[in-house]
Amino acid sequence: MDALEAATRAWFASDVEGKDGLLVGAMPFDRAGPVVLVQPEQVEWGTGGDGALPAAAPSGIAIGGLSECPPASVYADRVRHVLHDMAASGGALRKVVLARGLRIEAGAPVDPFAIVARLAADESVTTFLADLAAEGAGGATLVGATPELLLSRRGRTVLSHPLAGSARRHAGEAEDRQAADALLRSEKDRREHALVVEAILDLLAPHCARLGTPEGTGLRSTATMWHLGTRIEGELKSDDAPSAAGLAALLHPTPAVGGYPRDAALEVIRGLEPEGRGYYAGALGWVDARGDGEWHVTLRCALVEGGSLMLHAGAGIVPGSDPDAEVAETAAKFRAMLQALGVDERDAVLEKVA
Ligand SMILES: C=C(O[C@H]1C=CC=C(C(=O)O)[C@@H]1O)C(=O)O
Repeated sequence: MDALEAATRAWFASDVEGKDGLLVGAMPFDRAGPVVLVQPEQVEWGTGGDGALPAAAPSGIAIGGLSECPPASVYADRVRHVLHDMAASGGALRKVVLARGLRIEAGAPVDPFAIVARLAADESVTTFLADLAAEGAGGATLVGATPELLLSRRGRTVLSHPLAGSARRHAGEAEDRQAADALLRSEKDRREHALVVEAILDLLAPHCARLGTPEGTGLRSTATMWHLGTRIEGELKSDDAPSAAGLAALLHPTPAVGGYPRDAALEVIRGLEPEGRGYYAGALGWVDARGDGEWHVTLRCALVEGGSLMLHAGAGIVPGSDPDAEVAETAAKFRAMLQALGVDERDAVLEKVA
């Protein structure tokens, strides 16, 4: 049994007061890293539009410094390195997701609640804010808005909605539509996407009486990006199947953030990203005593520590990927957070990276 599943089951089996409620948690990208699990004092169900978040957010932060970690040219070199590894593997290594960071120093402490309020303006994404200090995982807050559902379980029904394959959105309608159509037709992006769907189907299949992708692969949009997405629906064989947390831990990291085959890709990532990912490209969600729950992939997020913010974005590399296009794709994925920070798109700071 996975450690997250074991920890949550032990907690619900214990004598703790309020154990009939739910646990919320965050898994880092690295499975060996510390999982944060918290019993919330209060749970309110609703959507961002229900007024749960402050309606008014500040107009933007002053940026004192901005550094790419690593610089775009180094990231492009890493992409070339991966393409070389793939060729040398004779086709065995099929996908590696490479990420890069963007460090922003604001002149003053930044309020994560204000960021999440701005992110919530995009109703196509799930916003989150996690206090990582809770279990001694550092005095920082992870805040973001993810478009990707890793796993939800309600009773015996399971859902996953993996995304992979991306294009930047455009202000002009015709150009935006063109970008979406090109993504839908792109053989490289479909290949990159199919590996994620196959991996999730393979891992869920032993637990499911029924499993499929009834709608096939289609387009999924956020305010700033187009993605290829596939809704996966399944019916668990029994009530004793792993909980939502256990199934999320089983799937994580999918090839949407790791690669394929998983272990080989993770080894390449460890070698090429010595700076680590922390809770970016991990998973965040909740689970209750029945095993129901919902876990999302922690994308389009920033780690906020006082006035210092660390953003991450990644892109799937497959044979045929173009290093400069992957740099541009990761830059485009920073836009959601940069806009939430109030950095105007015409701002020179944003132009430099996105
Ligand atoms: C790894 C990220 O995105 C994933 C989700 C959607 C599309 C992706 C892609 O096209 O590479 C990534 O798999 C990220 O946003 O940092």
